[in-house]
Formats: sequence, structure tokens, C-alpha cells
Amino acid sequence: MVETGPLDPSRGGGGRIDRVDDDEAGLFALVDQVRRIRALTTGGLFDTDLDPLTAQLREVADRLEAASASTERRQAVTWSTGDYVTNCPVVGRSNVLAPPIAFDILDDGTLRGEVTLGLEYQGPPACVHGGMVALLFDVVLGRANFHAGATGMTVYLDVDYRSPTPVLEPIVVTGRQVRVEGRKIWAQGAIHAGDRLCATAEGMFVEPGGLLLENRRRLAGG
Ligand SMILES: CCCCCCCCCCCCCCCC(=O)SCCNC(=O)CCNC(=O)[C@H](O)C(C)(C)COP(=O)(O)OP(=O)(O)OC[C@H]1O[C@@H](n2cnc3c(N)ncnc32)[C@H](O)[C@@H]1OP(=O)(O)O
Repeated sequence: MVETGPLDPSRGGGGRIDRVDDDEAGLFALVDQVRRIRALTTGGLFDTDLDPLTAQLREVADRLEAASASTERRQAVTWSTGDYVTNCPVVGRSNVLAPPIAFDILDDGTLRGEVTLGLEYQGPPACVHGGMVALLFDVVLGRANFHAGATGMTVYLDVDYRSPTPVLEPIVVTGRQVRVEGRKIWAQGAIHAGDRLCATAEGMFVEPGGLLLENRRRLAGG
């Protein structure tokens, strides 16, 4: 049973868990522009001829492709520097899929992030897609675990969809670690729109032994 008291969306205070001033490569600024395009083109309706704009975008994409390191090299650098967070599909400022959400950590370790999701995350009319809701929970629970000092891979994620999670309105995503027993870790989370409870989740995570370190070493090339 998810205990929603500590996940009260009106709780304040706390500090940001990710740095906001680390865009030395200018990549976040570039991705912000791609995000604007992503938002505008979902169900896009334009009162203009799109052909010239498509040609311009193709040129930009060609130039980026010519200048880009390979996928393998980018993955290797991610894991050799451990800079996973900026690529995360929920919080990652260099991942165009990410809204992105910035989380604060409250004094008891609860993470809290506020976001308004656009049409690109819509499932049923006016509602956030259920798969996106689950993704938000997986990330907030996983990161709450990390900040609580015991982290693992998700082995189950039980999501209760209590009322629609709205698009185009602010929602608050919260999560916290509740229990650790050996390698097993439990965490719970909630999503609210105002005072309304939209969804709750409980996840169990298992510390995967050497698996992540081995993968990381292999991908980082040694
Ligand atoms: C540290 C290195 C740094 C690297 C840098 C990190 C960067 C930080 C990246 C963050 C990233 C964020 C990520 C977000 C979270 C994902 O998205 S994780 C991705 C989705 N999850 C997965 O792919 C996990 C797939 N599962 C697995 O690979 C394996 O289950 C695991 C996790 C390696 C564990 O396998 P195992 O070691 O063989 O463990 P196993 O003995 O099967 O289970 C352990 C215990 O858990 C229980 N259990 C297992 N599954 C279940 C279940 N579904 N229900 C109930 N109990 C279960 C077992 O019964 C067992 O209990 P006991 O017998 O010990 O009492």
C-alpha cells in the first residue's frame, strides 16, 4: 500500500539534485530548440508551406550528422564519464525525449519535481499516456534510491492509475525509498495534479551485483 502522506505534492523546500550550469558544449541549448520543434510538430497544423522548412531542417540535420561522433563513441563517453543523467529520457537535458523534469530533494530524501507535459505525451484525450506515467515513476523511484544510497534495477513496478494525469497542466511527481533488505529495495511514488491524486506506484529494485559495472566497463572500452 502506497503511503501518500510523505508524497504530499504541496511539500516545499529542498534543493535541486542536478547541476543546471553545466552546458559547456552548448548541447542543452541546441536540444531545447529541437524540443520546441518536437512540441510544435506533434499533431502539427501549420498555415505555411512546409517544404522550405523541411529543407532547412534537413540541412541542419546533415550538418549535425557530419559533425557528430558515432553512436558507439557517444555511448562509450557516457559510461566512461558516468554522465548518465543528462541522457536520461525523463530528466536528461540532452535527450530530446525528456520533458525534462528537474527534481528537488526534500529533507527526508523524498524527490519532488513539477512539470507540464505537452501533447507529445498524450494518450487518451487530455490525459498523459499510461506508459509515460510508468516511465516517470521508474525514474523518480530509481533516482530516490540513488540519493538514499542504495540503488538497483527495477524488477517490478506496480502502477495504480487512480484518476487521469492531465497534459497541458502542471503535475507534481514525487518518489521516495521506503525499505531496503539486503539487495532488495522498495520505493513508492505519486503523481498529483493540484490536490488530485492521479497515480501511485510501488517499485522493487534489486542491486544487480557486478552487472552494471561490467556493462559500463565494456561500453566504455576498458
Ligand atoms: C553500480 C554501477 C554503476 C553504473 C552506473 C549506474 C547508472 C545509473 C543508471 C540508472 C538507470 C536508471 C534505470 C531506471 C531503472 C531501470 O530502468 S532498470 C531497467 C529495467 N530492469 C531490468 O532490466 C532488470 C532486469 N532484471 C535483471 O536483470 C535481474 O533480475 C537482476 C536485477 C540483475 C537481478 O537478478 P539476480 O541477481 O539473479 O537476482 P534474483 O536472485 O533473481 O533476485 C534477487 C531477489 O529478488 C527477488 N525478485 C526478483 N524479481 C522479483 C520480482 N519481479 N518480484 C518479486 N521479487 C523479485 C528474488 O526472488 C530474489 O529474492 P531472494 O531469493 O533473494 O529473497
